[in-house]
This record gives sequence, C-alpha cells and structure tokens, in this order.
Amino acid sequence: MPRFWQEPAYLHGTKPRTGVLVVNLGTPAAPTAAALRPYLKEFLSDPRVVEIPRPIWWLILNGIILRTRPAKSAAKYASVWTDEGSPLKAHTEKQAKLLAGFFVATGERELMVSWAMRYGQPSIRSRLDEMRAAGCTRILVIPLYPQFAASTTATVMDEVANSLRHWRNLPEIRFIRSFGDDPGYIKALAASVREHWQREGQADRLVLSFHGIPRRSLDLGDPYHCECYKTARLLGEELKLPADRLIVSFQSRFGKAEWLKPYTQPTLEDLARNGIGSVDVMCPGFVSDCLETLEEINMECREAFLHEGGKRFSYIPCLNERQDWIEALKGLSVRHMGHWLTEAGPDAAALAKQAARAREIGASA
Ligand SMILES: C=CC1=C(C)c2cc3[nH]c(cc4nc(cc5[nH]c(cc1n2)c(C)c5CCC(=O)O)C(CCC(=O)O)=C4C)c(C)c3C=C
Ligand SMILES: [Fe+2]
Ligand SMILES: [Fe+2]
Repeated sequence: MPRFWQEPAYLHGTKPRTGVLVVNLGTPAAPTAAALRPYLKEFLSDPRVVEIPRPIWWLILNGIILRTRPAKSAAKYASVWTDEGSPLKAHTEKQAKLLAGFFVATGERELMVSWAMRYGQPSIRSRLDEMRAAGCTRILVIPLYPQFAASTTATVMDEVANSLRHWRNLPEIRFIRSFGDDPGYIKALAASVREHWQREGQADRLVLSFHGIPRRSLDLGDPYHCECYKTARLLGEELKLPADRLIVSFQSRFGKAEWLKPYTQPTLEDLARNGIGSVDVMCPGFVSDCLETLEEINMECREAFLHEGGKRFSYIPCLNERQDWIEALKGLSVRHMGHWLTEAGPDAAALAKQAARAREIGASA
C-alpha cells in the first residue's frame, strides 16, 4: 500500500505551533490614484463596510466614487507618506515584530507572530497559508481595532473564515473580539496623555476622536458606539479628569448619510468659537497612526480649529510602538491563548486515532 498519508509532528506528542496574526485595515501600496483605485474598490465593495443594496451601490462606486476619490485621497496620502511607506503599514509591521520579540524574551519560542491587512497586501489568506506551512495548528487572530464594529472587526472574521474554506485540516482559531476596556490598553493611553501633558502642558479640553460609522449601524445594533464611550469613560477615570473636560467625537464621515455624532471637525470649530483656546486631541480607536489621524486630525482639523480662533491644537499620537502598549498586547494575547501555551493540542489524541484509522483503510487523513 503506498504511503500517501503523512503524520504531522503534533501527532507524535510535540507541542503544536501557535500562530498569532495581527490584522489592520489596509492601505494603498503607493500614494497615487492608480494604487488607490484597487484598494478603495476592494474596501468599499465589502458589504459589511457599505450596506447600500448592491446594484445601486455598484453604480455609485464604479460610476462616481472610483472616478473621483482615488486622486483626492492620493494627495492626502502623499502628505503623510514616509520613507517606510504608509504609516499604517509601517506601524503595524513594527508592532508585530515587537510583539514577537516580547514572546521570544519570555521563552515562547514556538509562537509565530505575523501581520496582515484586511484589504490590500499582505493578505490574511497569504499569512494564514504561511502559518499552515510552518505547522501552526492553533491560530490567534487579533484585529487591531480596540472597539468592535461590524465594518472592521467582523470583516476580519469573515476573511479568516473565507481563507480557511481552502483548507482541509483546520487549525483551532481564536479571535480577540475587542479590547477597548482592557486595563493594559487604557493604562497605556492614560500614560501617553500624562506624558504629553508633562511635555506640553494640559489644554482646556481633551478631545477623543473615534472613527465614525453610519448612524443606521447603531440603530441596527452595532455595539461600536457604546464601546467607544466605554473606552472614553475608563480613560477619563484613569486620568481623574472631570467629565466636562473630556469630549467624545466621531471623525471620517463617508458619504451623505448621517454618521455617529457629534462630528469631530464641527465640534472643534464650536469649541474655538465658544472661547476654548486650547485642545489636546487623541484618537484612541486607532492603535497606529494613519491617514485618518495624521492628515484628517492633525492637519485638517488643526487648521479648522485655529481658523475659528483656537490658539493651541495639540495632537497626541496613537500608541504605535509604545512599550506599555506592546506589553498590553502581549498580555491580551497570552490571556486569549490560555491553555494553548501550556498544554498539547486537545485534539492531538483524536487526530492520532483518525490517522491510524485512515492507515487501516488506506485513506488520506
Ligand atoms: C478604526 C476603525 C475604523 C472604522 C470603524 C472604519 C469604518 C469605515 N471607514 C470607511 C471608509 C474609509 N476609511 C478609510 C480609511 C481608514 N479607516 C480606518 C479605520 C476605520 N474605518 C483606518 C485605519 C483608515 C486609514 C487607512 C490608511 O491607509 O491609513 C478610507 C480610505 C481613505 C479615504 O479615501 O478617505 C475610506 C474610504 C467606511 C465607509 C466605514 C464604515 C462603514
Ligand atoms: Fe475608515
Ligand atoms: Fe478621512
């Protein structure tokens, strides 16, 4: 009988390899209209991102948006592009490498840490394939969105499931659903605010600007809005900041429909008009600086605030490569991996039996 079956190492009692995949939104390959078009097409074709019925949305997307937006967005991307490429990509890659370093430092050498983008490259599917080739039988997926939204976190879950449709022998999979109330994440945010205050002094208001979603998503039950407010409350408590000094707003409105309010830019303009001279602005819904923070907040919103009479606009960067944040990410990963770090695969015995049976009947396991 030909030996067309193969026993993987984990059937012989070796601890299975575990993969940790951090995933961010995605970004164009270059700050050009030609690179923006396929990125925006993939992103905005996702029915979780734009919920307008398909024939109508297809016409709007292809007939209007993909003709006009790529050039406009490319100019914005060009204003924040770095020698390392897109800021979002550069930060995500560094965060994954630092996380891997933390695991090596604490002796978890069997862990494979990788990063992917939900839209664009490197794709989730290609990274999962690499993990399979490396022998990972357990995979923890960490969408880098602190607050859950169907248009972000759930799309990562969709894409992981889609990718696994092409596998036969599936790994164990876990997702970190959200971490907007994780004490490590909140403490890292609070530390970055305190350090900023020490350097630059405290402004009249601390504005927390989160990425928006359509108002309709909230009405249909999306928990994102509540999770943003929870993060804001916990951060305010950690900073012992009186409630009237803290303002929550939502940025990056897309399209004509109503989105979560209050909108960030009009909020900042109102503050300036009402005599609030200085603001500290931070974006806790993004763990990596990107177009939406560096250009929309630190350029467009800064200009709008100063134009309306504001005196000092101070942007507090995202957590990026802060050590306390990477430690928080490690803590989150370890808690979610649970017994994976200490026990052999729970189904190793069952798989061994299955392989023996397959050998008996001459089938492929
Ligand atoms: C942090 C969470 C995010 C949510 C929620 C979100 C929802 C959402 N976004 C769009 C449309 C666009 N977003 C764009 C950029 C962008 N969005 C996020 C994060 C969230 N989006 C990030 C991190 C980025 C920056 C990417 C980068 O490369 O730096 C863009 C592209 C830029 C542009 O043309 O303006 C669009 C478009 C929708 C429709 C939506 C929810 C329904
Ligand atoms: Fe977005
Ligand atoms: Fe934007």
